[in-house]
Amino acid sequence: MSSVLDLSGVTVRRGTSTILDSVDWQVNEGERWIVLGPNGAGKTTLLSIVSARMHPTSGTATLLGSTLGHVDVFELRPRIGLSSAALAERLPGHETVRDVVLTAAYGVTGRWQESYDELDEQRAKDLLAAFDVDHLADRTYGTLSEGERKRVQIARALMTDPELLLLDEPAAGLDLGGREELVGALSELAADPHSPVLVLVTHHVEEIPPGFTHLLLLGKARIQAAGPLEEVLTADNLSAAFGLPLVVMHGGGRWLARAAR
Ligand SMILES: Nc1ncnc2c1ncn2[C@@H]1O[C@H](COP(=O)(O)OP(=O)(O)OP(=O)(O)O)[C@@H](O)[C@H]1O
Repeated sequence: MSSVLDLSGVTVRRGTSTILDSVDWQVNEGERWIVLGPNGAGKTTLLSIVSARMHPTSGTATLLGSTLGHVDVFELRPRIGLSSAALAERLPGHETVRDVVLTAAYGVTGRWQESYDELDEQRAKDLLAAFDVDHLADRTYGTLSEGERKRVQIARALMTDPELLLLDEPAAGLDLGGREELVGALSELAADPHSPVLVLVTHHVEEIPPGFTHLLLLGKARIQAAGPLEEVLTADNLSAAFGLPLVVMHGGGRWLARAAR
């Protein structure tokens, strides 16, 4: 099994703060990972490293076989799909939903003079259908609900047929119905053997879609535990990462956590 991500001793420092401290993490083909941790643990920073948008201060990060610092990141980035709130803010509200997905083929936001072939058009259509937003293809992106936007963002992140898909808090800001629809769509994505390797960042165990296989639990800047989901997602590990006594429940493929009393 080949390694998709291989982080060794990855440390990120800013001024006197250590934001990531000696992170060792290996992700292999076929795996679906959750990265879970409290606010400020370093999850977004970790995603910046594994999306080739930040270099570690020390340690080595090898992404899809290429080590940061020894590779042209502009060649690496199209192989890694990323969906995050920061990227979503750059999507023009007046663009049609179809073009929001299509323009990812050129790594741009906003259609201009690029020409797209029929295969691109078909792929954008198929991705919108896979996330149940194909009926919105002619609408402008700015008119969509938050839940619809999230699904369009993930379709866009898949447009380049990436080998690795990174999702930073995809359910943030969704109501219960929107969250459940998204969890269902991500569960289907996880079950599809043609899907890329998936890494989903969240604060909430309730947002873990069925079918995800592994968990990296991040405490303050450090890995609390990492490995197969059912082994790692224990009350002890979660309590240590979040700094309060918690109980964890599991049923029907879903997870629930609450304060221990
Ligand atoms: N450029 C920077 N300079 C100093 N501190 C930073 C910088 N960037 C991030 N931090 C700090 O690093 C810590 C980790 O930030 P990061 O955004 O990675 O955490 P996170 O786990 O994604 O948090 P959240 O769940 O709240 O989004 C935070 O305390 C943040 O304030």
